[in-house]
Amino acid sequence: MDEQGGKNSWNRPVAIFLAVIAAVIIIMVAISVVQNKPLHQKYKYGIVLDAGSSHTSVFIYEWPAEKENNTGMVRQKHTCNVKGKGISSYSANPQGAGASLYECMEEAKQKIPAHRHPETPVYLGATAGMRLLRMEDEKASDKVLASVAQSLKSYPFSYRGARIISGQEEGAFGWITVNYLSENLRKPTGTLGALDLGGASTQITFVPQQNIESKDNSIDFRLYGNDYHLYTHSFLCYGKDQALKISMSKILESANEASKTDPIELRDPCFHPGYNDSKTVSSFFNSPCVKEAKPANENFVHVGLGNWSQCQQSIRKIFNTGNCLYTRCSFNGVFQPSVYGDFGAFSAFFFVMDFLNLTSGTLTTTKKKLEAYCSTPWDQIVKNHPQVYKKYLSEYCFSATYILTLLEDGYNFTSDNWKDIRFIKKIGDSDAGWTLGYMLNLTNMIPAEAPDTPLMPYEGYVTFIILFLLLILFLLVLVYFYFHRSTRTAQKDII
Ligand SMILES: Nc1nc2c(ncn2[C@@H]2O[C@H](COP(=O)(O)OP(=O)(O)OP(=O)(O)O)[C@@H](O)[C@H]2O)c(=O)[nH]1
Ligand SMILES: [Ca+2]
Repeated sequence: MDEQGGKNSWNRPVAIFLAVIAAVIIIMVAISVVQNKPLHQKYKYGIVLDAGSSHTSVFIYEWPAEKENNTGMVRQKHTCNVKGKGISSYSANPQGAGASLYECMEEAKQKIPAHRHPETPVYLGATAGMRLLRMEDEKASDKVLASVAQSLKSYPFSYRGARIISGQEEGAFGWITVNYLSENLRKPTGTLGALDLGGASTQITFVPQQNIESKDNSIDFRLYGNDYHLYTHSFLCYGKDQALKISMSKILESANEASKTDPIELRDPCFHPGYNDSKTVSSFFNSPCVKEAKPANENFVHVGLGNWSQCQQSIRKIFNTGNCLYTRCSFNGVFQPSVYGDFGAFSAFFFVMDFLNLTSGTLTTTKKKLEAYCSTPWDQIVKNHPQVYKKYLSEYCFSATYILTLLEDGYNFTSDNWKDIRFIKKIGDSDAGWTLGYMLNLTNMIPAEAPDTPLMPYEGYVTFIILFLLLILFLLVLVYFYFHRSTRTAQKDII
């Protein structure tokens, strides 16, 4: 009896004491885990309207309210394409430009919670279409901007301006977008160059290895504690719609000189054999990008020949590769260092190359496939793609040939570094384009210096606490068995 009683008198209080400690620890940990659970995630929002030459898109971005300075936190929540053409097409009816935004802005009101409306910034940036309109008729471009500004101010958001952005901004913010989304900005790994092809201009932006010889092409950023020295250039008139106008006006000019027929026949190697359509001269000679003399005849017949190599030769004529005053140039006397690193090629670079399944493969195979595509008869092309809008369909041969010529003869990409170009539409959920970079910059969401190390995420915190708890329980069990054994040894010694 004594022996049994002696053992209990040691073990029971120790066991009770350890159990109480364990219970207290478990309760404290449970309270801490519950208290640290993030409250219902609070989001903030921003709206950017991309008023491009061909159309306007509204982008809605969202980010967790308490993490706005961390990289990669902003994502695209929604996008809406404004019906109709770009705002520059409203030069004769400026009020129509503001009114055209109605449906997409109503949609934005639905997508963003009402209590966030007053603090949600809304920006409109207009690109090459408006740059051209400003060159032609500054008053008309002011009226169009005033109309979209008035429209945007009538919504419950925080209006932050409607302006024509420069080509340099367009290039640089496109670069920031792709590198922010790829989470390249806080890592020592390289950055991604940005290639943007619009309807009226095209941009190239990258971190070069060489010195930048012209200061117009140089732009510096300090982001998250790193300095970036970027090369950027925007070629006005070298978007794919303006390039087509220039190329056709050149062919038309020579056809006009050679032919006495009425209407003139424009025999175009960049359109499919069997393509035959009546068009008006005014629809091509209506842009400050077209410098050729306008033919007297108003109508012409556009006839396709489907000859890829002739098409490339005619496109080459719109690039002037002489007259370089620097150590090296892309074209038209513009300084450009050798392309360096990987590039993301987006907007029309992607639409066109993706449609033709040309987003992978070598430069040689890409040319071969395109040659076969261009020589395919027009009725066959229409039969293969009954759903596709005919205007887009008829232009893919020209557009892809233009893209190859711009990249190879213009920017000096070669068969060796062709593989470094990635044709992309989105990175994650967000479209590649200048709008996200523009908003991040204007809302100061990319700090110049690296923010402090972010707190451990909640999931990590819970895992850490559970491991800590298991360790404590394991130690308590060890302590218990240690006491249990030493009690028994002591009892044996007594016996
Ligand atoms: N095939 C095809 N073409 C498209 C599509 N969306 C736009 N495009 C055309 O591609 C060209 C470039 O489009 P965007 O990148 O939107 O050009 P933009 O922003 O209006 O023009 P910029 O002001 O020069 O940047 C235009 O000729 C458009 O008509 C598409 O889904 N498929
Ligand atoms: Ca664009």
